[in-house]
Amino acid sequence: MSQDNPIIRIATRKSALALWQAEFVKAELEKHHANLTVELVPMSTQGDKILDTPLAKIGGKGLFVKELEVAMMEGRADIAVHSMKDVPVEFPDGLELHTICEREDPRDAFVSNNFKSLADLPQGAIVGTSSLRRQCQLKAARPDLEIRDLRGNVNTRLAKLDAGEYDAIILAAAGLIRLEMPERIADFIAAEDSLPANGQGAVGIECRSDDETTKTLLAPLEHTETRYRVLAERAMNRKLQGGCQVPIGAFATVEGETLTLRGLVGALDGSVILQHTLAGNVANAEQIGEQVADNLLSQGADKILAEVYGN
Ligand SMILES: NCc1[nH]cc(CCC(=O)O)c1CC(=O)O
Repeated sequence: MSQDNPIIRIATRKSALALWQAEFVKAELEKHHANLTVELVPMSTQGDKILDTPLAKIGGKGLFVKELEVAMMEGRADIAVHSMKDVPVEFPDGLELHTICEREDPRDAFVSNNFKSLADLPQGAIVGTSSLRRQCQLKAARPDLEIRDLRGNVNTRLAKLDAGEYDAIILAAAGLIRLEMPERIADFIAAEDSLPANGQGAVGIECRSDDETTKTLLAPLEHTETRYRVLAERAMNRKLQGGCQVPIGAFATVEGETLTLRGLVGALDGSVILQHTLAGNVANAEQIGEQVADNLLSQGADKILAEVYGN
């Protein structure tokens, strides 16, 4: 890579959301560096190919990132842009998560053509989500609801709702906002009612650990407050050994120097919801995450998670 005419190649999935995120990072990089060329290298991942099986059943962490990481290690790409929610807690040797960009709205969104909010749903209504985290919280609040699996990218999920397969579906607000469909959000679900997933709404950038040139170029995209929040949330998940398909919520906020992390582990049928909230200095973000995890484990989170993984 020549210093005068640097180029950054972005490995990206081909879904509308992944492409939006890659285009966003490309535009930010070009805004900060006048001579920089940024190219997209679109590719399919295992997670994109296996669409007919509930993700919890096929398991395997990082179904959506492996191909992107191989491309970076083989030098066919320099960075990968991820929804932090989908990024495994550990990184392969030689790669690291270098940059965390400013977070979009982290809340879950209630999406429906006929109903205004969760509270507005009639008894026994059918709600689409494949997220175990959303499922357990929905069942805890409304045991009468029937939760049905809903896979595919954002547009596929909306098409299934429009076809009448569900009374409502739950999606991340961030995805709908980024894809310029905010009018699809009938209601933003408060974090207290549906605790978001770790990293939800945040975009992260992975690169080779030894690629100092790229790291320097990425520096202006870093957002410190988002980093602290995501560090705390991911530390909690790591301690619970949670992948991305688990009934675990982790959501941090920052007020001045104080970070507050709320964690949740739930049984799939909503019969048990364990929660813990802890505040501390932002500098201790990861310790706060681990302490919340320890508390949840002491309440019995390990038993709930073992049951989920065993299924
Ligand atoms: N699991 C898929 C996924 N990964 C990231 C988002 C949304 C955007 C984000 O959280 O950054 C979504 C869709 C959804 O959960 O509705």
